[in-house]
Amino acid sequence: MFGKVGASLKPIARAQNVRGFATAKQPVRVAVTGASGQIGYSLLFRIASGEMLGKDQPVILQLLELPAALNSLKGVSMELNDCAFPLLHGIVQTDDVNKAFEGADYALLVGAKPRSKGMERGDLLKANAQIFSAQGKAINSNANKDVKVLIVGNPANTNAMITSHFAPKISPRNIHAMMRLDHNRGISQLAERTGAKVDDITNFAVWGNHSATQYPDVTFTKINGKDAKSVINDDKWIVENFIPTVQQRGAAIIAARGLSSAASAAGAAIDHMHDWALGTNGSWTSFGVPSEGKYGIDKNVWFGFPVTATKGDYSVVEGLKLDEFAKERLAITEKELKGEREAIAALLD
Ligand SMILES: NC(=O)C1=CN([C@@H]2O[C@H](COP(=O)(O)OP(=O)(O)OC[C@H]3O[C@@H](n4cnc5c(N)ncnc54)[C@H](O)[C@@H]3O)[C@@H](O)[C@H]2O)C=CC1
Ligand SMILES: O=C([O-])CC(=O)C(=O)O
Repeated sequence: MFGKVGASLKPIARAQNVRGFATAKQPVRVAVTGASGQIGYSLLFRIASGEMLGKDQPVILQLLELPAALNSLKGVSMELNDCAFPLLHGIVQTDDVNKAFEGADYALLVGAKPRSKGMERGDLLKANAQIFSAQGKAINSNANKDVKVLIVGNPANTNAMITSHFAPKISPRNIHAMMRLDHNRGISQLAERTGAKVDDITNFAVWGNHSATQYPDVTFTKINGKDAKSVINDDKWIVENFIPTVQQRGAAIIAARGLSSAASAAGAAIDHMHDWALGTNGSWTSFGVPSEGKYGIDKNVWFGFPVTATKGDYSVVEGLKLDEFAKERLAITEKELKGEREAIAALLD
C-alpha cells in the first residue's frame, strides 16, 4: 500500500511553502523508517521545522512503517500537517520500502526492535539484521546515489555495515552509525561535573561501538580552552564514574523510564545530520563511520571516531597520540565489533 498526503514523487518544479511564499531552495527528500515509533514521534517535527537541514531548506518527508502501524502513521502525519510548517512540502506515508527511499537525499533508519530491560544491544543483532539488509537493497535501487544515511536502529554500527554491504552503489562514507547520543551524553556529564556550559567543551570524542564497550575520551578535551583532565583534576572519577556512566546511560534510561531513550535519540539524530550537512566549523563531533584503518582499527567495521565535518563530507581527526589506556579501550570495542560482524557473516553472502 502506498498512501500519500500532499506529496508527489515527481520532481517539484518550484519550491513553494504551504503559506505560498516562494523559497530559493528546492525541497529535499528525507526518508525516515519506523516513523510512528517513539523516536519518530520526536524526530519528524524537528526535521519539518528546519532544525536538521536549516531554516531555509524545504523538505518532503517519506515515511516508512510496518503495515500494522500505518494507521498510527496517518495520525502522526495529520499532526505534522496541523503544525503548518512552512518548510514541509509534502508527506509520503508508505509500507513499501522502495517508495520510501525513492529519490531520497537523506535517510534516517530508525525502524527496528528496541531492547528491553536486561538485554544488551548486541542481543538485537539477528532480529534487526534482516531489516537493514532489505533496506540497504532498497536504498541501492531507489535513493539518490549521494544519499546520506544515518543508522539509528540498534546495534547501529553493525546495522550500518549490513546496510552498506547491500547498497554497493552508495559510498560507504555516506552510511553512518549514530554515536552522537553518546557524544552528547559525555558532554553533558562533563558540564555537570565542572559547572561549564556544554558549548565551552570542545575536542571530546566517543570511539568505537554504540554499546557498553564504547570509549568516551576526555584526553584531548578542552573546557574553556583548558585541558579537561586538569580542570576535573580527578582521574579516578574519569575512569570509575564518567566512562561507565556514559557507557551505561542507555540502560539507565531503560531502567528509569521502562522504555529506551527516544527524545534524546531524536535530538542526537538531528545534531548528526545537521553537522554532516552543514558542517562543524572545525569543531569535533563523533561519527560512526567505516574504518579506513586509521588508528589501527580493522577495516570494514563501522567505528566511532572524532571527526570534523564540512558541508556534506567529514574527515576523521588524524595524528592524535593515543596513550596505553586508550589503546586498550579501543581494542576492546574493536573486538566487540569484529564479533558482531562474525555473528552476521552468513547474512552477507
Ligand atoms: N543509536 C542510538 O543512539 C539509539 C538507537 N535506538 C534504537 O532505535 C530503534 C527504534 O527505537 P524506538 O523508536 O524507541 O522504537 P519503537 O518500537 O517505539 O519504534 C520502532 C518503530 O519501527 C517500526 N518498524 C519496525 N520494523 C520496521 C521495518 N522493517 N520497517 C519500517 N518500520 C519498522 C515499528 O512499527 C515501530 O513503529 C531501536 O532499535 C532502538 O534500540 C534507540 C535509542 C538510541
Ligand atoms: O540503550 C538502548 O537500547 C537505546 C540506545 O541505544 C541508547 O539509549 O543509547
